[in-house]
Amino acid sequence: MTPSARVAAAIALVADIDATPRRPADATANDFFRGRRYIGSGDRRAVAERAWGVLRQRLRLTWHLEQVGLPGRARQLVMAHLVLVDRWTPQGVDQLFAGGRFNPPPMDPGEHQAVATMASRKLAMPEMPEAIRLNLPDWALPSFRARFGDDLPAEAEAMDVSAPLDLRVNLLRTTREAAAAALAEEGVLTEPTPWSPWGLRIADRRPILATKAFADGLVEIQDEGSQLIALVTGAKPGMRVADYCAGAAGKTLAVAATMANKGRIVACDVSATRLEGAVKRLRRAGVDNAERHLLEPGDRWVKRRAGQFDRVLVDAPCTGTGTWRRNPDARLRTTPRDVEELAAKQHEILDTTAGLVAKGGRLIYATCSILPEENVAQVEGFLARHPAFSAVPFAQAWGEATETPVPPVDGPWMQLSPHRHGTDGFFAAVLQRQS
Ligand SMILES: C[S@@+](CC[C@H](N)C(=O)[O-])C[C@H]1O[C@@H](n2cnc3c(N)ncnc32)[C@H](O)[C@@H]1O
Repeated sequence: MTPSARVAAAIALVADIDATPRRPADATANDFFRGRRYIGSGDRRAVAERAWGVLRQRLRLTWHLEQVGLPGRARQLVMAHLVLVDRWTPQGVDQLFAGGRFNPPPMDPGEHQAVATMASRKLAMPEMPEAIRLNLPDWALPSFRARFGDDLPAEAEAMDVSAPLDLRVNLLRTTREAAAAALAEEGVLTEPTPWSPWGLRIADRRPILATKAFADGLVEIQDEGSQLIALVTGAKPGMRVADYCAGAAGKTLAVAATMANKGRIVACDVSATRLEGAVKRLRRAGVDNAERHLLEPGDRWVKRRAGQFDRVLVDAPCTGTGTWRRNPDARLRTTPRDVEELAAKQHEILDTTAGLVAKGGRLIYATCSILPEENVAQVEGFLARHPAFSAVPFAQAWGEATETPVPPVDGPWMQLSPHRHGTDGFFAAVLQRQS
């Protein structure tokens, strides 16, 4: 593809994403490329990168387009991205909008003028409203400020950069050193992640799913922060564990490894499709102490298992505000109503799962959210409603699980963030049933 044709394809992809605003952008992108199999892998990456760049900076790009009197549609957003993010010159942009069968139609005089004006400006401008300057939706600013305080600008900036690719080494099959060596033999260079004792970070963007190391179950893709949730769960060989919101078993796999395949782990979820996705992964990883349970309305499973688990992990459904560097479209799709609905669901799940925990056992509540309403407020509410539980400080839970240095946090909770820890934004609270 020529550079112009790539720009035309990026405009078409952004327009498709905009046509289904409630659908995750990667699902729309998969359909887009499936319908255009003639686009090779290099071109596909370039087109997707431009579209993702637009999504990531959309709030600021839209502000700039308003200033120069252009609509914030796909074509104009891509123009603005070219000059404001990639710093193309107006002449260069003019050449890209070349017209003809495969290229975007030529710019009109208004667009020419607007592109020239934007080329003289910076992406983040002092006169922008604060939320836009920080690239945050308006509604989220107070919660982000409450969470990060003076670190907000640095954290917001770290959320603008795309996330690295982290792997979790499967200790049921290998060691971190051996997995790194196996990957290096296949040309994939990695370095140990700073906090997780099982983590490897990929230095370049090599496709990992095609490697033998992945097919053999030596590694799984998992952000370092997610690995740390499994770590503070503190599951040991022989324990009975419930992974209550297991999805496709991302954390079940990690927890099963800490249990050395001994004891029992039940992966529960309300989604049959997600639980189905766990089957292949559990097999590939060599996990044989896990069973799956589909939670259905009126299910008596929770009542029958009352007080039976040493560890109950609640990796709760949440806004995913901690993953905005990975899913930039979510930053535009999430609404205050979502926060309210999810907080109500988290409250309900916490109250339900409290009953599963054995005396002396622990409930681990985790989210990939930044918002205090889904995290600290949720846990404080739970502790007030359930006096039989008390908080285990993060540093203690960490020290019981590993000898490696503990990541710095303020207060008793595990609160991770892109700027401070290089992970997505995560929260975890370890709550012990005393009686
Ligand atoms: C954050 S995701 C879990 C991700 C998973 N633990 C992993 O590591 O890959 C939250 C999960 O909660 C599930 N869920 C939503 N409502 C639920 C409920 N009421 N009870 C149990 N699971 C629920 C969703 O289907 C989703 O799979």
